[in-house]
Amino acid sequence: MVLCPVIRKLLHKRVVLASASPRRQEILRQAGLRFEVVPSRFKETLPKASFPTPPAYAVETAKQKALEVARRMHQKDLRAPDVVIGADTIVAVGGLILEKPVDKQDAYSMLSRLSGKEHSVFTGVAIVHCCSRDGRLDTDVSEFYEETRVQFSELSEELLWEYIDSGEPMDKAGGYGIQALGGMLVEQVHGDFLNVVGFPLNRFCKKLAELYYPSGREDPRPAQSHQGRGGRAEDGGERTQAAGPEEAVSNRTGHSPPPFPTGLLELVDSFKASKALFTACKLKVFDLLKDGAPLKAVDVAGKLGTSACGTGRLLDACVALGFLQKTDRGYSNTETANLHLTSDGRVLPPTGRPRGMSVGRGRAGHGVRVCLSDPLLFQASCAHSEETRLGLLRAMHSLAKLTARHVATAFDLSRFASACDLGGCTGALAHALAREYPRLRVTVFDLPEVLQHVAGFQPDGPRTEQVSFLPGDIFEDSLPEADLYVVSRILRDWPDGKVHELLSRVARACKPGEATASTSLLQNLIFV
Ligand SMILES: Cc1cn([C@@H]2O[C@H](COP(=O)(O)OP(=O)(O)OP(=O)(O)O)[C@@H](O)[C@H]2O)c(=O)[nH]c1=O
Repeated sequence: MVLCPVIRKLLHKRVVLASASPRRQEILRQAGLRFEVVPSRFKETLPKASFPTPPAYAVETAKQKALEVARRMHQKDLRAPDVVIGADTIVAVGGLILEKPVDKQDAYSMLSRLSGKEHSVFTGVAIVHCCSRDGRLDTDVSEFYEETRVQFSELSEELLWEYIDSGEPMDKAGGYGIQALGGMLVEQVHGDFLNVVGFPLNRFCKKLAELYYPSGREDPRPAQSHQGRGGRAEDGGERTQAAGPEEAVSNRTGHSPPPFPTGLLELVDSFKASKALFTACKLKVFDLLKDGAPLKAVDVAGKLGTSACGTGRLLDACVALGFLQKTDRGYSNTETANLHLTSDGRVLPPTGRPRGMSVGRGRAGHGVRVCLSDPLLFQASCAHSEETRLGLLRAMHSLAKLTARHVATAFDLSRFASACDLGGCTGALAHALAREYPRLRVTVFDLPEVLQHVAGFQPDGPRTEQVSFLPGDIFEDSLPEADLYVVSRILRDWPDGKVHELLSRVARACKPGEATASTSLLQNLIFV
């Protein structure tokens, strides 16, 4: 989901994040940005004394990081990305700039300098729009910085060394990570927390809005004129544009371009994205990269028996989707992939073979159906193989596990003593309810052919006697007695008459004062 419309402006551009910082990658990914990661090789050795202020140093370093990547990519394939983002985070205290400590002693002197005091964290950001013309690279640099003030507690020697020995300080400016153990050292934060972590997302979105909607319009179409965006001339044969790439488009045509088909392109893109994901799952890419050292595309291809070129493209697609990360050492899983896309935790059923994306050595992959996870397919799938049915159950189980806790805590259900989860499948939501409400007894009511597989599905946390399973058909059999009926994911897509019939059955089973909890299609709404 893209919360900030301006992020959407970048969805159809080739965006590169010139940073190896996992925190920056995570922040931007969470914001819905799609990008490749190409860590910058720019050495962070600009002479600090030559800058009037610490943030001026951070901004220049961010800019040089981004430009190095833009130039390298342009030289490599004569096609620069559309946008390169660079960032640099520093800690400033008493006029001194602290970057990442070089060793434990350095971390010690940084942290003891910060102890009991307030310091500033500056992140400089450069957004470089690139354009290759006649073999030359044009760049247009927009830059800004954000300041956050952080107050540290007095730190004892013992705490300092314990923290340093945790290893956390070593890859972090100022020698601490506010988002992890380092949070314990912090008394107060004034300003944007994410700026301390490594990327000022809020200012970044505002900057994008300034660039893409210069007169404050919310119209997502290209602007007619960008004022005040002039970049500086770059050396080495580059020219900076006074206008962004979109402006060039509208200048060429001479009149307003037709509305940009954002929705259509998003649909097309999401289709491609699903194909890439299914293909990677089917090939067990995420299993291969789980918990191991990073692998190069050619090594992944060697292990999977696929072509190196196609595999490279597939892996890059997975990087852009946020399921893999790429560094000089190769590809590795992101946390999301480790949690949800390996065979043991997969939210996608393993059935079917993806069409449309082939990385095989021979002919393109053949068109076997890909089953999307949908509980309603279970009954239809009874006509299919046991493997198909189990695949669907697995998908339903994993999806339910993902959302169960959120559903269980969306409302205070503590007044209920018993609940019945109609069509509760493997009991993932039932167990989450039982965990949240220790006095609640939950009956999972579902088809016998579903319940016979329950033992093979582990809920999050231990099984509990609070949860029991009762085989039955919600349309045929009488519903078990309960104070609360949960109708989760089973109302979708049915004809009105069927939905009405089911809800009437539930209403008849309810005693006065009881309730029905219905989770929406996305399992994040619950009505009590
Ligand atoms: C204060 C603080 C910093 N950081 C990290 O410190 C690195 C700064 O170094 P950088 O030079 O800006 O970035 P890098 O990690 O070297 O990556 P790159 O962009 O490739 O230079 C970045 O990682 C930040 O997240 C945290 O994770 N938490 C914090 O509380």
